[in-house]
Amino acid sequence: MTATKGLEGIVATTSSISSIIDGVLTYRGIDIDDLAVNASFEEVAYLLWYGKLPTKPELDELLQQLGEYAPIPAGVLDQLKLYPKDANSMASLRTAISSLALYDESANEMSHEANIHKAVKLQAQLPTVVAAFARIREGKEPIAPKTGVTIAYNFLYMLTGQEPDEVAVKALDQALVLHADHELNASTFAARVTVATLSDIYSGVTSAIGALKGPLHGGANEAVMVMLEEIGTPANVEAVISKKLANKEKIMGFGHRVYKNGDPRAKHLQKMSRELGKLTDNMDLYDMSIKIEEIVTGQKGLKPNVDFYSASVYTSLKIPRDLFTPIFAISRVSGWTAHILEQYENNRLIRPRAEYVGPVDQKVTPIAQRQ
Ligand SMILES: CC(=O)SCCNC(=O)CCNC(=O)[C@H](O)C(C)(C)COP(=O)(O)OP(=O)(O)OC[C@H]1O[C@@H](n2cnc3c(N)ncnc32)[C@H](O)[C@@H]1OP(=O)(O)O
Ligand SMILES: O=C([O-])CC(=O)C(=O)O
Repeated sequence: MTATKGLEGIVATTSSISSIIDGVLTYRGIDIDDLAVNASFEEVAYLLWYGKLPTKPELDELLQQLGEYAPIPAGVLDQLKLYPKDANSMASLRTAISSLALYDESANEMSHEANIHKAVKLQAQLPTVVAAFARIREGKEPIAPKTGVTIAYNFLYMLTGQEPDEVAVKALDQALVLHADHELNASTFAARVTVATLSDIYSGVTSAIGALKGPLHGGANEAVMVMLEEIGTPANVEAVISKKLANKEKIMGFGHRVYKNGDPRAKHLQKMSRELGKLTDNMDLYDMSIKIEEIVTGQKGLKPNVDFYSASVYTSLKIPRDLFTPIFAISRVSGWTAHILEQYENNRLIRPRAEYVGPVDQKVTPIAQRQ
């Protein structure tokens, strides 16, 4: 038995949800470039769960369900008020989503109908949890979700209490489409491993949030913003990035386990970053990002991934830095739950082996003689 570090190149499951073939990403066989410009996030979530794009009545029904399920239980809101004001946003989200299960009587029901209902409910409630957390820590009252609006609209509304403008809603909606699913990424794998024990969907999503939090995965979007803030202005890019590269530091938002010739999602976010920069009359973040890309791609051959330009996009939308990864979760919960449903449909316990490299033939030394 020989281990493959990080399971690189190991095909661990079959799936018919999303594919990455020759650098092209598809959801249910539809190119992400097509979906990014021609589908809303709700249409994409439906596509991931049900395997086809919704008809107009099906989409209307989903929007209605999402609105109906969006309020979160009072017990979860009360808990959010008890979290420390400086609590980590992803740790708070992980805890709150785990606690949603305590208020769902169907949490442990395992029929497909019960699980798809819970998938839609989790999708509806996750944005409400993130927005409530963001307001409560600032000493503000959470804002109840609206019905009859999209998730992008509702999230921005619940965050600020103001009707969001059309450009912001469209940008966030497109970002959600781009982040919705990505084959067997680390958080989706974590979700599938968890539910393959026949544990419940809330446990699967809680595991996934824990995995997404790390800076090598979803946490990279926040880390990109930390780097942009450290750089401060386009004139400083060359000095800061060259120093980081010379010190062999990783440049956040670059590189990918699967894409070696570039992440197809990054160009859409780059375009959005430029457009929002122009609209807000502040091109600094975009200009810095472009310069970083020139240097990192030029010197290391590494291309930006989905997390790189999303940092400047979300900042232009006036979203606080530590909500970037929770927003990733707002989108990816559609993919996680689709994978969880697929895992249940054709389940087998996921239990690989480890190559043992520790000592052998050891004996118990009496405690008094141990050093
Ligand atoms: C949504 C997402 O999860 S997208 C990924 C988000 N994560 C990031 O942006 C964090 C920065 N990037 C990385 O850490 C990596 O590129 C990963 C984790 C995404 C992929 O990792 P792996 O496939 O395991 O590549 P690994 O980390 O082994 O890197 C291979 C080589 O490229 C280098 N490298 C990879 N990414 C970077 C980077 N961002 N900056 C500098 N060097 C890098 C490594 O140092 C390593 O060099 P070495 O062979 O000289 O030691
Ligand atoms: O697939 C991966 O390894 C990471 C990624 O890009 C994603 O989850 O969107």
